[in-house]
Amino acid sequence: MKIVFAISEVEELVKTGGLADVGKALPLALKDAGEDVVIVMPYYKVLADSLNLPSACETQTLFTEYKVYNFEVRVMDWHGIPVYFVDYPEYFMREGLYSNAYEAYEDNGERFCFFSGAVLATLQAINYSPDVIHCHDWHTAMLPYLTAYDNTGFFDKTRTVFTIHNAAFQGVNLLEKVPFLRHHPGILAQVHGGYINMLQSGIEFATKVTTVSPHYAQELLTDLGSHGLHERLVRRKTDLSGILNGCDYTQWNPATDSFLPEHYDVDNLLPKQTCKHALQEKSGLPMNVSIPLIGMVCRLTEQKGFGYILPILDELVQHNVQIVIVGTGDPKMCMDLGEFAQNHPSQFAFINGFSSEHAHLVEAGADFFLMPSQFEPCGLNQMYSLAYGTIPIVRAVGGLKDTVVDNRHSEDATGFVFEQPRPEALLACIRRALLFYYEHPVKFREMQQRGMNTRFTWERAAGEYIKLYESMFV
Ligand SMILES: Nc1ncnc2c1ncn2[C@@H]1O[C@H](COP(=O)(O)OP(=O)(O)O[C@H]2O[C@H](CO)[C@@H](O)[C@H](O)[C@H]2O)[C@@H](O)[C@H]1O
Repeated sequence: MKIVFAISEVEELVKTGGLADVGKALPLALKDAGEDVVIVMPYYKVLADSLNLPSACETQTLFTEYKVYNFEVRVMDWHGIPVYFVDYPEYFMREGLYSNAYEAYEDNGERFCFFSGAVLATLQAINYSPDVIHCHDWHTAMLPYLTAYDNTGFFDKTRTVFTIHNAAFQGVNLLEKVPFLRHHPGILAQVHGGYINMLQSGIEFATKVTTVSPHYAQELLTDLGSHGLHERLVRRKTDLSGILNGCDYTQWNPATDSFLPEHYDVDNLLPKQTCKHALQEKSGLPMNVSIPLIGMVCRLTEQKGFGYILPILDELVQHNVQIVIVGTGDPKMCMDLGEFAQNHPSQFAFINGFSSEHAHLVEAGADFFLMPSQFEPCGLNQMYSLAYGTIPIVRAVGGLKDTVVDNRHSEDATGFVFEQPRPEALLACIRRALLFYYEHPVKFREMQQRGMNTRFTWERAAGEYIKLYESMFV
């Protein structure tokens, strides 16, 4: 099948979070399974500054009543997949992808609605008539709508899949602020109180709607879990499914990881201690291999559970434990974490930056990985942790529930899980984990090994997506 990935981030090219991990791994797995895949994404400043790509076709033009958009289409071959870039400097030659520091760009709705329209124009310009356009998150959520309203005949056979990676970001914009869509023939039916909700439109118009874990698919049918979108999702229930993300074991493998000072595997975990030393050194913590070390790498937002973490930090450091948090995001959280690190330099380190090297070192050097998320559509770091013998401490939500087995309930436990969305529940869970570390070193080692032997492959996920694509043509 001919499949187009319309996506905002692809790891190796540009990344701010987990969307990029999927943007790399899934197209590659689909290609390996024999599908014909093409990626279309914006030509962001970081790309324009580092790549000098040729045009794939003549300058393209899109018209609306308010504006004429002239843009270039750039192309590169990336691991055997053609990647087409929409080069429109007015919208994409900016320092951040979606924001300047932490302030979202006011015209994000317009930028990405234009991008979605430009995807369709690009496909026609390069004469690539897809079976499936696979859209991801709010950035490309208007594509199913735009495809349905396309009147060129070029996409008559095309089906659309819309994957929700995070229902909290919905792309809600005043229609007035989106000149690209203001006079689009069907747009008024999409407007409520003057606003369009891009995610809502994706849910309504896509042939199939997916999300990134089975459990999150169930949560999306509830008011709380869907961030208010449940009624729409319940209406599309028969077309909604959850396909668990995978772990890219070519990139996340402690036996080959080039960021690590020493390599290890399930049969020889000893060099993990060298990684722990390296992590402690790099984070400015005392180099002590016997003290349990809890790591965390994430965007700093409420989603990741800081509402549970911050209130318990004082009590947590009463224990013999070290904590390293690597992250960027909410300025207030950065300040709180930075202050706490200053006051507890021998136990708590906060690295305020986006660093793949540090992220890999945390996965390898920590004993536990913390992911007490408020909600978590899938989560990738808990899978990376399992692969590195680093025991996840997670809340029982979304994909975390699908991937980590709690030690209270099973001989096959791979981690520590808590349910209640409260700081005390997190604290009790961490205490349970620390006790286990100190009192059951043999069982702790067995739990690490069980995690390392667990496999969440992209090959499996790609197989499920292919079945879904095929189901749209029967
Ligand atoms: N400061 C930093 N330095 C280096 N690397 C950093 C970093 N901060 C984050 N990362 C990396 O970004 C990725 C984050 O992935 P997640 O799936 O955990 O979260 P995210 O919420 O962004 O993704 C959303 O989409 C994904 C993909 O579907 C879902 O799994 C998830 O639940 C959903 O919220 C990981 O590769 C992580 O290592």
